[in-house]
Amino acid sequence: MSFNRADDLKLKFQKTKTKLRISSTFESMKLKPELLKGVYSFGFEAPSAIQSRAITQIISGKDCIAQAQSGTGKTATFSIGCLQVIDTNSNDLQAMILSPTRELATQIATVVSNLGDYMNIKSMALTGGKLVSKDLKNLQSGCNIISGTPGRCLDMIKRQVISTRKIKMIILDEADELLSETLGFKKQIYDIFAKLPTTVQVVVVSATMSKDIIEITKKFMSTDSVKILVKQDQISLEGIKQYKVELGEEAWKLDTIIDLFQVLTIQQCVIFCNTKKKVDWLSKSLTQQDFAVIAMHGDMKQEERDKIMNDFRSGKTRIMITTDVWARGIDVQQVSLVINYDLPDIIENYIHRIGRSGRFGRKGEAINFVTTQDASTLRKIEKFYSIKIKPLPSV
Ligand SMILES: Nc1ncnc2c1ncn2[C@@H]1O[C@H](COP(=O)(O)OP(=O)(O)OP(=O)(O)O)[C@@H](O)[C@H]1O
Repeated sequence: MSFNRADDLKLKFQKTKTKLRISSTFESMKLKPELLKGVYSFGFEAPSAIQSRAITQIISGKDCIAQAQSGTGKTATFSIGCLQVIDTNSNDLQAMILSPTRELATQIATVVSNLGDYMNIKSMALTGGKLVSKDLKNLQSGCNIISGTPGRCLDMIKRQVISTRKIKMIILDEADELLSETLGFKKQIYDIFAKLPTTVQVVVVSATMSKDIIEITKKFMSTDSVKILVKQDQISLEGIKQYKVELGEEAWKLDTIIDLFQVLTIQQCVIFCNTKKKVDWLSKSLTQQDFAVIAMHGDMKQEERDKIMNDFRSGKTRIMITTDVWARGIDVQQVSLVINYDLPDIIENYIHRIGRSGRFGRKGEAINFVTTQDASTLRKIEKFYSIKIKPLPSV
């Protein structure tokens, strides 16, 4: 494995109020033996920087804000923390993990179930786009941990299909997206909070965390919450090489991507467009040129989305064209290249998009198409993350 743990541990976090304990091994976290076995069976040998800082804080019961670069193991951080505090002798729902997309919620449910493989844990995904009747059936036998999207979880709470009385922990993954004003999740999240015990422990996680978002969290987090935050100029991972291709006009992008495909050797690649319409158009245009590409966006039926995800995860397909539905959290280790066919509208999503490559210390590359009109957006991105995006060397 190419993960450079030394580099990861060097990553700088902002100073915390009280000095944080850093656990350099999973053993030193005093995990339940069956959980520790699950961690090792999953292939983890040693904790990453965020894991060595945040897991024990979560276990201690404190409210936590945990920020760390993309692909550095935040999912396992909160999953291990959560699994450690669950009482598996009970059938009660004790933890709820919320995330913004169905695919991410499902992926997290799989991680929880794998890490908890030796624990007799009852966990499930609860997401939109699936039959409610199926959820009802699955919930009948009890569930300790739910990983879901806010809409479906709230719906199930309102129908009183799930009881929130015994929930001790709520985790907001991609919290800045869940709490943003532009997307529709914020109200649903507040409605869910209103149904939770007042003693609930809150864990908030993301690679990007603005001051505004931290301010919002004060509404539902304790005043002495632990904040593990990354310095703004450390958010962009050095292992992901970032390039730009300057094009005069939009119309040149298609030929440019075709040229790139002819010269680059790609393991797996994700291409981001800003609209569903453009995803469909680009996928059609590249298919007509005999490139084997697949496309995914929010207007597709869930069954179709599931099949596309499975094919991509298994490596059956190698080039994914998509929207920001894929920007956050999705973990496919073989993705070595991200192309921003369009620069993102939301500045935070730049870091999330390029973070689909270079997972856990692997090498990754990001290529940004920049039209004359986009020049100022690119400058904003560079300034925001203190980076310099170089022109792609001619290949
Ligand atoms: N301690 C570890 N040792 C080895 N691999 C690990 C470890 N922790 C996590 N990983 C692997 O690293 C990859 C990235 O982890 P994960 O998806 O949790 O990152 P993340 O920080 O949540 O990313 P994102 O910001 O994109 O949501 C996964 O494939 C995961 O299995």
